[in-house]
Amino acid sequence: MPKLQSFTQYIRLLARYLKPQWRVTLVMVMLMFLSIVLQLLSPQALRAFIDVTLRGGITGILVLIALLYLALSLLNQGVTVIANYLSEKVAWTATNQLRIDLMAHILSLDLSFYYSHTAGELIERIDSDVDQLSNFFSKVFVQMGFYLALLVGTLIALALTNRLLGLIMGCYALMVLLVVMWLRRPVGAQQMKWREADARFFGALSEQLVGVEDLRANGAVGYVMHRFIQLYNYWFTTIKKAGLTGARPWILSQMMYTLGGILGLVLGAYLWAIGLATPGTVYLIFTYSTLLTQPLGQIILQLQDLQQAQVCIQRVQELLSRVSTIQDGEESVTLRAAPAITFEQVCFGYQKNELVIQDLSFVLPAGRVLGILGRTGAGKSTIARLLFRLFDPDSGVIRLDDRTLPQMRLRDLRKQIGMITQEVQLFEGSVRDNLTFFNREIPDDHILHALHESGLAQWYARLPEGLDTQLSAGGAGLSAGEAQLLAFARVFLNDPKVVILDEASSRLDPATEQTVKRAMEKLFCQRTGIIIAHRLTTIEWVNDIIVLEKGRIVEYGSRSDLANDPDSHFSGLLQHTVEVMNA
Ligand SMILES: Nc1ncnc2c1ncn2[C@@H]1O[C@H](COP(=O)(O)OP(=O)(O)OP(=O)(O)O)[C@@H](O)[C@H]1O
Repeated sequence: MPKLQSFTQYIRLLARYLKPQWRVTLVMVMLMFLSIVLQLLSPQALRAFIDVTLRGGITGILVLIALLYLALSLLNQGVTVIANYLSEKVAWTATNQLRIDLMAHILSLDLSFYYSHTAGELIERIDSDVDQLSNFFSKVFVQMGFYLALLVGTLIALALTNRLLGLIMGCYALMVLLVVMWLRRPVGAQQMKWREADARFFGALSEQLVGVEDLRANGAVGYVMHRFIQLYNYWFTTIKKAGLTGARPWILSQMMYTLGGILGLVLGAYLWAIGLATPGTVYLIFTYSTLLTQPLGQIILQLQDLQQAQVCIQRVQELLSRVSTIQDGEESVTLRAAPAITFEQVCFGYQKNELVIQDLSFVLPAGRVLGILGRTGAGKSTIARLLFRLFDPDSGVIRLDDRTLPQMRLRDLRKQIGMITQEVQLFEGSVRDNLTFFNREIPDDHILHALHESGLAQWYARLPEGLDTQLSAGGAGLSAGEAQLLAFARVFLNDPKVVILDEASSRLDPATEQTVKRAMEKLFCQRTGIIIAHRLTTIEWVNDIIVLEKGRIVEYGSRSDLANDPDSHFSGLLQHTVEVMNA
């Protein structure tokens, strides 16, 4: 049985999502209980019909009873349809709100959370886990109450017919419930494994589908198929086990139904044989005995559902209880046009005791542009992530002008920093939506201006439907250069005060490279900027240079000073590039 603590969790969750629709929920509950009364009344009408017929009763009365039975049945059907409609409505509204809350919560978490969960796994948690809760929101407790009431009502109706009969059938119902509860015990653990296997399987699948281009290019399709079959086998075995364990209470309940029907028939026949029941009463006893199995079966099903819900609620609560390690700042800050950036003895590691940024200190004066160079893995992108507060440093301070980053509201901070990452995320939608992120308040002429500034005017002129032209998911159909320029256009539209460009390492043709360079110069004009460069040509015009090695600054100075110093790393790199080009 779910523990008391779980019950309070259930009630809190129910209250939170059902409160806004309490009126509909109340009507639904009332209709469900009305349907119990109707279900208990219908057999009484049939009993009267049989007994009046056997006594050679008057046709008029028989017709009246038949009409009454028909009316009760029709009314019951109508009430059931409306109650089911309302329960679906309640379930959808509650689960959709929960999905929205989960999505918003996940989006508020920091990057380390995303690094430890695949996209498929998160989809499973937002959608499938919540899906399993639909019955919980709309029915579990109401139906449990409803069927318990039907069970008690049927037992009372049987006891009113004959006390001994009521007692025997009561013992039978209690026995069924106890056995089913006992059988349900191992189901929870299996359900949890099922949900986890689901998340793992779909997580891996989504990862493999997203990386299809790389997988093909590297001839890894065979490996992927092997891994797919391995995961599939695990997934299938887990759900088979959970399914079989979960089916046990159901199999037992089927056996119990038959037993209940037989018991009712035998007892009815016995009461008739000793003259304590009319044929109509025998029919009534049989009908109530089978009617008894309906609430029993439904209670078993609802208990099973509650168990499934319990697993999903645990997973949902676990997700909701995660908090971002990045705490929002309290100051609403508007920075001056191009603020200075200061890193003061900053240390950071993604894992404990593995620093990727070590004692990093530099001051980038207002309006200057800094180029960061270094081997792959030197920690260049990590600097950008720290400045954008995707992570907080383990020690040290980062400032924009005189404000430390944690002082500032995250919203304000990120609004004032434009960040272009190596992989530009484009989604299925119009060019307009890809640039404005669905902000309808941005006028088209601003968007066109941003495209023009980014050097995409000619590209735009070729679009068949202008800003309404649809882009494919992931930017399929766009070149790497075009995708990067679209990212520039996004930044132009936001007009931030600081720009961070983590340059894509893919090669661009000379013409596109020139366009990118021109757009870049405009982008960094009158803004403080950081360019994480993979090509020396990208930083031909920057003011300052940092050369990074294993997270430490090995060289820092103005570009011209470093270029003119024959002993500097930077002039060595320039020399090397010239030699490569001449070779
Ligand atoms: N999410 C992460 N979890 C753990 N380690 C990470 C993570 N991201 C990066 N690293 C490690 O941190 C170090 C610095 O990574 P970073 O991405 O900053 O390097 P980089 O200089 O930008 O490299 P590149 O030029 O290839 O983009 C690398 O050793 C990398 O493996």
